[in-house]
Amino acid sequence: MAGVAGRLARLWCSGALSSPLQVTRFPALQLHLCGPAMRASQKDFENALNQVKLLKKDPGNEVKLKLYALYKQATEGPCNVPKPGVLDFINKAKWDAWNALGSLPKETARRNYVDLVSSLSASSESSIQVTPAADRKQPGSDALVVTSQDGITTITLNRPDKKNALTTQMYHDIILALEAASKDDSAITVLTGNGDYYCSGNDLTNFTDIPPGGVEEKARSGAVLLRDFVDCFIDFPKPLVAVVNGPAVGISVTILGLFDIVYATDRATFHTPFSHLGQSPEGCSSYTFPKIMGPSKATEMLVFGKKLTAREACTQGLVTEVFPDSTFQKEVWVRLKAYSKLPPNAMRISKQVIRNTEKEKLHAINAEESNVLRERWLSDECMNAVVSFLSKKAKL
Ligand SMILES: CCCCCCCCCCC/C=C/C(=O)SCCNC(=O)CCNC(=O)[C@H](O)C(C)(C)COP(=O)(O)OP(=O)(O)OC[C@H]1O[C@@H](n2cnc3c(N)ncnc32)[C@H](O)[C@@H]1OP(=O)(O)O
Repeated sequence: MAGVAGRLARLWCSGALSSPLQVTRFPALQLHLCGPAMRASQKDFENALNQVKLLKKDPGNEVKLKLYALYKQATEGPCNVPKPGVLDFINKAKWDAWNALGSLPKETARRNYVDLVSSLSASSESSIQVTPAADRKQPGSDALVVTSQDGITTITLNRPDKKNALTTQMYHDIILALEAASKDDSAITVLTGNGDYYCSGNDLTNFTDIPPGGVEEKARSGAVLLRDFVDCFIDFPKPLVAVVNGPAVGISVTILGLFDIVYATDRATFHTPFSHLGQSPEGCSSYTFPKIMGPSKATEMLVFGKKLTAREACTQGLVTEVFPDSTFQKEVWVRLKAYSKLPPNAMRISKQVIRNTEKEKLHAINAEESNVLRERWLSDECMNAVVSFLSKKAKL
C-alpha cells in the first residue's frame, strides 16, 4: 500500500497525472495542471481541513495517505523526520508518502490538498448510498446488501473481489442490519456471501487505518467494535441461518457457533488461522467450539489452524447440513422458504428457550476474548503477520 501511495505521489509531483484517466479520478487536479498556477489561500486550506472531517464516505487508505503527505508538505515542507523502522509499518507508510513528495513547494502542496479535498467532497455528495454515521439506517456502502422477501431477511456480504473480507464499515453495517432485522416482520434472518467465497474474515487493511491516538487507540476501538459486533449475534432474537456459499475464514467461522443453523456448499472450507496471524479466538469460539466439537478438535482448529472441509465441519457439529455445490442455492432456499412460513412468534420463543440460558456467559466470554485480542493486535507476532500479508509475501 505504501508503494502504491508513494508511486501515486511521485506521479503527482512529476505532473504525469495529466492523462485522461487520472484527470477523471481526480477531476479537480485538471485546474491545477492545465491552467496557470492557481493559488490556494490559507483560508482555502483551512476550509479544506474542516471539509475533510465532514466527508461522508471513507476515502480509503491510499487517499488518506496522500492527504497526510500533502498536509505535512504544505505545513512543514519536505520530509524532515527519520525513516521509521520496518516493523512500524503504518508510520513507515506515512513517511514513504510524505518523502515521495520530494521538494514539492509548500504552496503547490497546499493547492493540491485543497483540490483533492474538493474532488472528494463532490464525489461524496453524489453518492446515494452514504448517510451520516450518526443517523445511518441503511448500509453505508454497497459492500453489504440487505433484502427482505418471503419472510426472510437476507444480509449478503458483497465484496466478491476481496473474498468478502470485512471492513470496519461492514462490521458497523452488519450491526445495524441485525438490529433492523430483529425488529422487522421477517421470520428468519440469513447471512451469506456473494461470489466464490463466503467470507475471508477481517479485512487485514483495517490495521492500516490508524487514528491520531495511534495503534493503542486503534486496538482499543477495534476491541469495542468486535465486542459490539459479536454481542449482536449473541442477542439476535430470531432464527439466524448462515448460508455458507464458499470458503470461510477467521471471524466468519467463529461466529457460526452463535448461529442456529449453518448450511454449507460442499465447496466450503472452515479455517481459523489465528496462531498464524499472531491472534487469538473471538466470536465466543473459545467456548462454543469446545462445546460443539470437544476440546481437542476445537484446539486443532483454533490453536493449530486446521482447515476443515464442509463434511468434516458437519461431522464435528459446526455445520448443520452440506449440499452439493450444483444444487446448493436451490435446495437451501426451498428449505428456508418453507421454514419461514412457520409461526414466527413460536420460532422466536423456541430459539430463546434454547439460547437464553447461555447468554450471560456468552457476553462475558465475548468481553474477555475482545480484551485478549486487543493485546494481541499490538504484538510483534500479529504486526509481522499483517505486514507479510499486506506486502503480498504471505497468504493462508
Ligand atoms: C486493530 C484492528 C481492528 C479492526 C477491526 C476489528 C474488528 C474485529 C476483528 C476480529 C478479528 C478477526 C480475525 C480474523 O478474521 S482472522 C482472518 C483474517 N483473514 C485472513 O488472514 C485472510 C487473508 N487472505 C488470504 O489469505 C487469501 O486472500 C485467501 C486465502 C482468502 C484467498 O486467496 P486467493 O488466492 O484465492 O485470492 P486473493 O488472495 O488473490 O484475494 C483476492 C483479493 O482479496 C484480497 N483479500 C482477501 N482476503 C482478504 C483479507 N482478509 N483482508 C484484506 N484483503 C483480502 C486479496 O488481498 C486480493 O486483493 P488484490 O486483488 O487487491 O490483490
